[in-house]
This record gives sequence, structure tokens and C-alpha cells, in this order.
Amino acid sequence: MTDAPLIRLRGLQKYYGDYHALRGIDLDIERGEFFSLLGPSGCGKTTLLRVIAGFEDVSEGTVVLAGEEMTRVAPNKRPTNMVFQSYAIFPHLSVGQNVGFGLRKRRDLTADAKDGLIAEALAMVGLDGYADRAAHALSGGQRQRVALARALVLKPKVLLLDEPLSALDKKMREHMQVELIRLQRQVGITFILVTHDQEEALVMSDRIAVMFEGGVAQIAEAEDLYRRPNSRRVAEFIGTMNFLPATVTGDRVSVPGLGEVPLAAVQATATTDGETVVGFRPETATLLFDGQADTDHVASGHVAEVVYYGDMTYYDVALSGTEATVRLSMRNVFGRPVLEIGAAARVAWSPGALVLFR
Ligand SMILES: Nc1ncnc2c1ncn2[C@@H]1O[C@H](COP(=O)(O)OP(=O)(O)OP(=O)(O)O)[C@@H](O)[C@H]1O
Repeated sequence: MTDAPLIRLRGLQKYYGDYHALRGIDLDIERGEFFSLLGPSGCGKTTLLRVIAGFEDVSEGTVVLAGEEMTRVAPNKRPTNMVFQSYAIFPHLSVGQNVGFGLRKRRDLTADAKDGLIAEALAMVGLDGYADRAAHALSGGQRQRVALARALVLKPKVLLLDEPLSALDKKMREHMQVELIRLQRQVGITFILVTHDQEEALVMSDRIAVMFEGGVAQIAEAEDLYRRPNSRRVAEFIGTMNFLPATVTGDRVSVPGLGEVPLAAVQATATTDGETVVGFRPETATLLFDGQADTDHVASGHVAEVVYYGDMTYYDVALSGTEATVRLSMRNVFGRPVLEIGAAARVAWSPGALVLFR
């Protein structure tokens, strides 16, 4: 049984009245994975998380957790625990009482054993020695840690995290992202994170399911998802991508403005002859500055826009002989010339970075 995925979802359908919130979800999540459900607001990710936790009934389909069919089993009988966005901790209780909340009815544990588990959970989240502090006096980041410790103390097989960092400011959120990854590696349990923030999903996850309108559009490892999105829609949701019209003829693909390359050189799912679209990420092409030699694949154009971002500059380049403008991101290296709007531009691009869409 240990080879079976920890979570197996099959044919999940969920209706709220007439509204079709989950449309045929099939998903396997492995032991020890950091898995994210990523998608725009309203796509059904929270609903799916709540279905896994047992807070929401499904209209159709099955939920199997650790080899046991649990579709109609109550949340507190499942090997899952949930941490919410609004990490509601009890302000009138101490940190230790908050963390031990789920243990209070456990007759099999002595008070000392409970204190030991609470101290262990607090240590995991970097709050050693905080047990006697008043919960209301904590910062946002510390409250989120208490909420995590409160879930971890119950030793769930799966921790379900519903946008747990969205209430924190940017700096604290980035800090907690790294802490969560570290924590997940340390405790080794499966984490499922709901987020609408593509950067957060890429940073934190082993695998990501991208959801739109109640369905899963793609499941892949973070790097795969970024480099080989399986549709324009996924590509647009994850970061920035340039799209150009293209034509496939036999084993060649021709991209006006860039040139023609063998089909085998580009990233492609199933293809057929005809009109299509290719995409590439802004950082996979580069401007050639004065004195830099041409490479095999150089397109020409002129600079249409320059956007300075501190560590990098975005250049929008209008490609010669086309209507297309592509965006390039260039690391700002001290001493390099800056191209002004209207300047002639040479763009070195790489066939292997082109993704061909159906
Ligand atoms: N109890 C409910 N009754 C009716 N409709 C609901 C209910 N819960 C959710 N919905 C609807 O189902 C859809 C999916 O909601 P869900 O909360 O899963 O989305 P989400 O992807 O998590 O979005 P967000 O990031 O905004 O929370 C939404 O259109 C929502 O309005």
C-alpha cells in the first residue's frame, strides 16, 4: 500500500446549486510532496482543498486518503489538518494553549506529554520558549507560526494551507515562504498549498496544479510548468511570455520576425501542419550590444519601450518586417550601454526556448 499515492482524487464534481465549481478533477498527490493548487480567484482551489479536508461534500467522485476511501468521512476523522488564511488564533489564550487546543480532549496523553508535544511543535516553527506568552501580543508572522504549530502538533499526514501567507507584508511573506519549505523538508509530511500567486507557487512547490474554472489545466513540476506550459493560458498565468504567430510545414517551423528552425529544435507538444503560435520567455532572448558578435539566431528591430526595474530593464523590441513587439528582460550590468527608445536592436534568441502551442 505504501506505493499508492497518499491522496487520490477521482472524477470529482462539485455543484453549488446550479454553479459547477469542480469539473472532473483527477489528481494524485504523493507522500512528502509540497503540492500547490494555483489559479485565479474563483477557479475552485479552495473548494478542492475543503473537499480534501472533508469540510465540503462532493456531488460526484471519490477521495482516497492513505489508501482509505474517505469521500463521506468527517474532517476530524481524516489524516488531514488545515491552516487558514485568517489563522484565527485565540487572543485570550497563551501561545501554548493555542497550540495545544486540539490536544485538550486527548485522554491518552498526560499533561506533561502534551506540554512536550507543544514545545516540540513550537520549536519546529522557530518559537521555542514562547508557550507562556500571550497570543494577542504576537506579530502577524508569529501568529501564522502559532497557527502552523497548532496544526503540526496533531501530526497530520497532510497539512492543507489555504493562502496562509496572504495577510503578511511582502518581506515577511518571502521570509515565511522559505521557512515553510524548510519546515516541510524537516517534518516530511505532505503540504498542499492554495495560492493565486504564481511566484509563490514556483518558489515553494515540488509540483503545481494550475486550475481554471473548476478544472485542472496542467500538473507539472515548477520548472517544467514555467519552461513548458501546455497552453497559452497557462503560459500567460505563469509569468510573462511573448507570443508570435508561426507556421509549421513538415519538420520546419517558421516564425516571421525571428526566422525558420527545425521543429525538433523547439519545445512542442503534438503538432500538425498549419498556422500556430510560439512563445518565449523575456529572459531567454538577449539584446546584443555594440561589439557583441552575432550568433546563429539573431532578429533585428528597434526599441519601442524601455522599463527600468532596478536589477533589470525590460526592453520592448518591435521586430522588423512584422507587427510584433517582444519583451526582453536584461540584467542591469554596470557599465553596459542603455539602448534608447527608437534605437536599432539586435536580438539573439534560442530555438530551444521556443514553445509551440496548438
Ligand atoms: N458555499 C458556496 N455556495 C455557493 N457558491 C460557492 C460556495 N463556495 C464557493 N462558491 C463558488 O465557487 C467558486 C469557486 O470558489 P473557491 O473559493 O473554490 O475559489 P478559489 O479558486 O479558491 O478563489 P479565491 O482565491 O477567490 O478564494 C466561486 O465562484 C465561488 O463563488
